[in-house]
Amino acid sequence: MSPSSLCSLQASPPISHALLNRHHKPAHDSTAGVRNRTPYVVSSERSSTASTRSADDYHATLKALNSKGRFPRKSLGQHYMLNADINDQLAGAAGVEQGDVVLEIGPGTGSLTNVLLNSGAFVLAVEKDKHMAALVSERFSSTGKLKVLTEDIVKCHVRSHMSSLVGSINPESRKAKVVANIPFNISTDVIKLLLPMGDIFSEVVLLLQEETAVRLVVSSLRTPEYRPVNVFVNFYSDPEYKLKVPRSNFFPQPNVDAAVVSFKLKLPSEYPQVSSTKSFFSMVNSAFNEKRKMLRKSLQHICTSLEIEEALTSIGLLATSRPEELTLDDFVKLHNLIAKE
Ligand SMILES: C[S@@+](CC[C@H](N)C(=O)[O-])C[C@H]1O[C@@H](n2cnc3c(N)ncnc32)[C@H](O)[C@@H]1O
Repeated sequence: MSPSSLCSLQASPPISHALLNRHHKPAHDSTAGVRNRTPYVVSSERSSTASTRSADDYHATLKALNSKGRFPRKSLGQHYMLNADINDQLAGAAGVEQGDVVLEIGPGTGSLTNVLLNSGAFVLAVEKDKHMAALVSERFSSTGKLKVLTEDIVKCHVRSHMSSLVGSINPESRKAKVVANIPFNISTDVIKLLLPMGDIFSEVVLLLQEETAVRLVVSSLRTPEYRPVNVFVNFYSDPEYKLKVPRSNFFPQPNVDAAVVSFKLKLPSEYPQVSSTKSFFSMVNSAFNEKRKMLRKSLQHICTSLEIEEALTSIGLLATSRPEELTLDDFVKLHNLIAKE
């Protein structure tokens, strides 16, 4: 499916009237009365809409940041979402409902957290910036349904935090979900961390840089974009490109557009059968290391060229195949024929 054929959500600068008229008033929100130290100035044009704006629009985001004297930090990818419709779409893509346990990465000022809590979920939020962690904790302290960890998600023991939470919050073991607007620079790390957790999460819905979203989900065989990460994503999940999110929806505006992607995680029993995932992904990486090389050359460290040619032809492929010509299924079959334990 081409991303150009998919719908996109626009917020015409600064924010569309349709949005301003939404009256998205959260049930639990204690930021309304925060003191304004004004490192940012709210323009008169924007403030004229004050009576109709939604809770997490431009004004509320500035107010929340000002209350802690914070400026968005580029190094932490702090581009805050100003469009409540997109937060609704993120939660909707994961089917978040009453009783769910949701992992949110980087809650920031809490605009998405607000939507998740209002959907009835318990939220575990992992935020690297201690100031934002404090802000979001205070904002939703009255709900009793938010736990904030001031940690780097990449170094976080997600599995142990989630296992205790899913067990204690929902003993019927409904699986948890991930819904997050993450900094673009940690996308690959987050995907590598979370997709193999199909025993814990049923859905991972992320707002990613659009280019990354296309590369992960739409890249197909025989294209220069096809990479080991595509084999990885398809090994652990069924990915879907949901919608494009233009850069005008963020504050501060990034230099690139974004997109919502959902990864429906496979259960461990549904993963392709390989003797060892480590040796499987090591073979896939070696195959792509020298992409223009035929597999019978690039995989010679595993077995002889002749054995590789025989394996390829026995699964219906040309003996001269290159990595970009193999599907996930082809790689699995090839691995199972040539990998030595
Ligand atoms: C793109 S902003 C999104 C904020 C908020 N969720 C929103 O939609 O407005 C990314 C957030 O992730 C946080 N962050 C950055 N790096 C992180 C990391 N390694 N682990 C956890 N949080 C991180 C930032 O401090 C920031 O709050």
